[in-house]
Amino acid sequence: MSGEGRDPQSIRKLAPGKLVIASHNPGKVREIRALLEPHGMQVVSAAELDLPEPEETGTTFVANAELKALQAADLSGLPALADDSGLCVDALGGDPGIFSARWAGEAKDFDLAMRLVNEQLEAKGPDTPRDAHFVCALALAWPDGHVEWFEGRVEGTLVWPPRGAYGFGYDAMFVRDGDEQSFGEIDPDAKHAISHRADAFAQLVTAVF
Ligand SMILES: O=P(O)(O)OP(=O)(O)OP(=O)(O)OC[C@H]1O[C@@H](n2cnc3c(O)ncnc32)[C@H](O)[C@@H]1O
Ligand SMILES: [Mg+2]
Repeated sequence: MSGEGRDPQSIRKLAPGKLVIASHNPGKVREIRALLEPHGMQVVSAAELDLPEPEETGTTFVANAELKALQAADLSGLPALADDSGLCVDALGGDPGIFSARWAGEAKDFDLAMRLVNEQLEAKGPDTPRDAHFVCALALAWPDGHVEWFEGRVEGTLVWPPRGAYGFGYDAMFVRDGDEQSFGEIDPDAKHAISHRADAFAQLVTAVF
């Protein structure tokens, strides 16, 4: 999705070395580490550097990813990669979307967030389509303020009750189109190959390494 209209020659390359993962979500940090380590990057997390969690004031996934990456690059003096992602449900007009983390409340309770999504779908009637997609925007920022961004997605359907203990967030209620198992039931390596994050990473890897 991203990169359209951008000249591949003009995309800044990432030199091997230290890279900050500008995320405070341990599930994401785990996935991003696994996706980056094969490319020779030394990954440090925002938590390890004690970086603050910025307020996500953007109105798009890309804008939020950019603000998180820019803040971490500025404070650390290192290139920084941020991920802003979420679940978009067609019948709910794209909600929870950029508010996916916020639907889980202060306690980051995703059993609650998944229940809210399901209740809102059920309130729309029994024949309401359960189509949804995950979006992942990645922003890579340098301390001089340069940013590259990429956006990936994966289409699927929401099931109820949630299934499986792998993954995080809304994984247990999401079944990718063509699959039988939810993202909560497939092991992490399998998810890395097919998820919205995998899609965005494939674009990033092609462009910046
Ligand atoms: O902002 P950071 O610190 O990275 O961590 P966060 O958890 O707040 O992350 P977001 O602001 O991007 O919110 C996205 C939410 O969408 C959900 N989400 C994103 N990717 C997901 C995935 O692969 N599987 C399940 N849920 C996902 C998850 O619950 C996240 O908390
Ligand atoms: Mg967040």
